Amino acid sequence: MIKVQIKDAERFLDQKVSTLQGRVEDVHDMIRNKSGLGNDFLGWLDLPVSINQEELARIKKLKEQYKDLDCLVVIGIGGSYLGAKAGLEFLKTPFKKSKPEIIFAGHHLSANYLKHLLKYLNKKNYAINVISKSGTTTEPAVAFRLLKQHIEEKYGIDEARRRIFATTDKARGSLYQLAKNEGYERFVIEDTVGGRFSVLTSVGLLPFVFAGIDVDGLLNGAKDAYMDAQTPDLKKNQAYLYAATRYLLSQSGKDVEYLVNYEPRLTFFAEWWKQLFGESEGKNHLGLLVASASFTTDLHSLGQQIQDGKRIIFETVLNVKKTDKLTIPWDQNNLDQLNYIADKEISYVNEQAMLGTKEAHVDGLVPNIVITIGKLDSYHFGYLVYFFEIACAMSAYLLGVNPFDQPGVEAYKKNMFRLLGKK
Ligand SMILES: O=P(O)(O)OC[C@H]1O[C@](O)(CO)[C@@H](O)[C@@H]1O
Repeated sequence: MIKVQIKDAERFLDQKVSTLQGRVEDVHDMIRNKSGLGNDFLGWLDLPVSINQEELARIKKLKEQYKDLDCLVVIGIGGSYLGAKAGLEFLKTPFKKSKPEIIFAGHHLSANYLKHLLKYLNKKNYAINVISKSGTTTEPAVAFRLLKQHIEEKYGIDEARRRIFATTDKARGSLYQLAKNEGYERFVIEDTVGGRFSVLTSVGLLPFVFAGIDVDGLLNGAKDAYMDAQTPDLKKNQAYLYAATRYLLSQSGKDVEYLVNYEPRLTFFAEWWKQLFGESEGKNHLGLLVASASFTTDLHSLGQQIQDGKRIIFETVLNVKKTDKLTIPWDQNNLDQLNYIADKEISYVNEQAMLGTKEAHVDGLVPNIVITIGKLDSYHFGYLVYFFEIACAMSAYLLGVNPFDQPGVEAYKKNMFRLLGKK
């Protein structure tokens, strides 16, 4: 389960968060009745209780069929990449090599990265999962063209075709067409599920299954978050409580929300979260600027600015209750002067760092929302995914924007295509 604490945020507001209850109820109804802006894209809403079991079974079968792979190359960008990457980082044991190794590509246009990836794959037994909802995104398309050629040369056309799995639209787009022509194993991203809301579809599930993640646990977490979000009551619905609090903070002059963690495994979760909220709310010249920080690391770089720079920031701290047990050893000489914390657990020291930082930042007029989760396991990953998705829908609707489109992304693409001479 998770807990949202707003007392160190609410004290900076002129009004109690509970005063938004009426509006929250209206938006809740709007989401449920599918009557708000972008309502065609609410297919993710019931995903935790309507997982495509046929696809999940096919994914598990594929994994069984290719159990000796060294690597699975997952090609995708944005919502077709960040959820899987965030999940793998959230759940990985540091320094433990996974088999197959999950390698991501197509999330940038670095020749350096791609060249070395191709070289690396020369000696690896590998397969490809190419993911693109539109099927036309340049970055994954470029990476896939290179990798398709590589895998065909390595295994021959027929075996290559068996080793390429495509996750895309069910009836449209160039990836769909290519996958159909070549006879690749296909998985569907429904029209009603936007990229950044797609992690609980085959977009996330295929990489998760191949990585050996406990997908049932993950889906149980998402399901519990789904059940907990059935009520609009701010006293019970923690996701709405978070959404309403960040909305009021934005209305009270805060422009930047930092998602803060004290566990490096959460760093990529913040990247997923940034796309979710940034692409959903950053439109019509509105929306909080979303940023992230990994503490205590970034306290030694960004800490100064957060404490003492422009007073436009608030923090949402992701606090993990249970971590590994490891105590700081006693040292006879004590030259590093650490004996005052000898025999203490490192997690205890980390917790005191968190409490001390919160106190300092709140004293420095940086409001804090704290979201506490039990531990870094698949259940909590699944829970947080749905928690933030439903919070994002609530938050964007409170702000008055369509949470589900991203018209602004086209501007750079248009210029790039013009510069590249695309007809
Ligand atoms: O899955 P696709 O269609 O390749 O899109 C990838 C990402 O690119 C965007 O469409 C923006 O261009 C995101 O919304 C999306 O998550």
